[in-house]
Amino acid sequence: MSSIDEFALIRLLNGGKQSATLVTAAGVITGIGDDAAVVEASPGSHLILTCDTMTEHIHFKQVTMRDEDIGYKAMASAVSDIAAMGGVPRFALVALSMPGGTAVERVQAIYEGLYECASRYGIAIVGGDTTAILGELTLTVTVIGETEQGKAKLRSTAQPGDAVFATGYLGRSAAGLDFLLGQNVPSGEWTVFPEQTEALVQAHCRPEPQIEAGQVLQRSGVCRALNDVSDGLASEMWEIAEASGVGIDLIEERIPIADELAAFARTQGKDPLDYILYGGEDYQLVGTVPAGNAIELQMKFKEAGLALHVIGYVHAEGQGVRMVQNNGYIVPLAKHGYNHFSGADGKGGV
Ligand SMILES: Nc1ncnc2c1ncn2[C@@H]1O[C@H](COP(=O)(O)OP(=O)(O)OP(=O)(O)O)[C@@H](O)[C@H]1O
Ligand SMILES: Cc1ncc(C[n+]2csc(CCOP(=O)(O)O)c2C)c(N)n1
Ligand SMILES: [Mg+2]
Ligand SMILES: [Mg+2]
Ligand SMILES: [Mg+2]
Repeated sequence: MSSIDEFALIRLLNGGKQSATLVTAAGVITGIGDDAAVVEASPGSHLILTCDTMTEHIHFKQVTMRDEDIGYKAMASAVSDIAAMGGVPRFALVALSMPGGTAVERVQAIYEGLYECASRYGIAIVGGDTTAILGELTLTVTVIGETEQGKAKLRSTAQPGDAVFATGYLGRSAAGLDFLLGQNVPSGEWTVFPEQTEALVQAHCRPEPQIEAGQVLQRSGVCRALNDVSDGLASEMWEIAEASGVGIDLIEERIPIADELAAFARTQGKDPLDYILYGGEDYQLVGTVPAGNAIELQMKFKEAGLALHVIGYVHAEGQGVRMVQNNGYIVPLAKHGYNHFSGADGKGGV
C-alpha cells in the first residue's frame, strides 16, 4: 500500500477513466484540472445548490461501512437534498480531508463509490479539494441541480387540510446501523449474516436518493411541501410544521413497517417505530399534498412503479406534531432526531 500525495491524487482523478468520461458529460464546459469548473445550466431553469459532509466516527466507522460505501453514501445524501427540492442533480464537487499516511487504495475505493452513485444519477464530478487533516477522514459533497424556474419544492408550503405522505419504508437504515455496530467486525466480514438483515445493511450503506419520486411530485403540480429524511421522521415532520406554521398528526397504523425491520426490532426488544421516528438516514421523501389530490398522486406513483404512503394530515398551527396511536390516544411527538450536538437527548451527536 502506498500513501497518498495531493498532486498525484488530482492527476489520478483527472486522468482516471471515470472522470475522463464524466468530465465530457453534457453541460460541462471545463471540468477537473483548472482553477474552477465551468458548467452550463439549461435555459429557463433555476439552480439548486447543496452540500453534505460525512466524517469518520460520526457518520461511519470501519465496522459499519466499507470505503466504497462511504463514497457512495456521501454522494447519495447530498443528491437526496436535490430530490427533496424536486430537482435533477447535474454536477458535483468533492472535498476530501484525510489523515497523513492514508493508503491510496482507500482513496480509490472511496472514489469508486462516489463515481458509482454519480453515474447512477447522471452527475458529472467536476472538481473538489484535497487537504490533510489532524483528525478523521472527512468527505464533503456539493451537488448542483436544476429545476424548472419557480418549481422548487419547499418545506414551508404545507397547508391545513393537506395529507402527509412518505415515499417508502423508513427506519431500516438505523436498524442496519444497530446490526452492524452489534456485529463489530469490519463491514462485510460478518460471520453471522441473517438474511433478513441484508436489506437493512443495504439501506444503511447504499441509500437510494428519491430523484425519480421527486420528479413525479414536481411534475404532478399538486405536491405542496417536501423534505427528505436524514434525521428521522419526527424531526423532518417538525421541520415542515415549523417552516409552514402548521400542525401535523401522523397516524401510527398508516406508517408502513418493512417486515425485515419488524423482525430485527423484535430481536433487539425495540419498537420499530423508534427506528422510524428517530433513526434517520433513510433518504426517502416526506411531504404534503391537498388531501383531495392524494389518490391521484398515488396513481401517478403506481404508474411510475414507485410507492407513496399517506401517513397523516396537516392541521392549523397550535398542537405541533402528534401521533394518533393504534390504541386511540393522541400523543405529542418529541422533536427528537439525529442532532450533531445533542448530547442532551441521547439521540446521537457529541
Ligand atoms: N454551516 C452552515 N453555513 C450556512 N448554511 C448552513 C450551514 N449548515 C447548514 N446550513 C443550511 O441550513 C439549512 C438546513 O441544513 P441541514 O443540514 O439541517 O439540512 P439537510 O441537509 O436537509 O439535513 P441533513 O444535513 O441532516 O441531511 C440548509 O439550507 C443548509 O444549506
Ligand atoms: C458510526 C455511526 N454512528 C451513528 C450514525 C447515525 N447518524 C450519523 S449522522 C446522522 C444524521 C444524518 O447526518 P447529517 O445530519 O450530517 O446529514 C445519523 C442518523 C452513523 N451513521 N454512523
Ligand atoms: Mg445538511
Ligand atoms: Mg435534507
Ligand atoms: Mg442532519
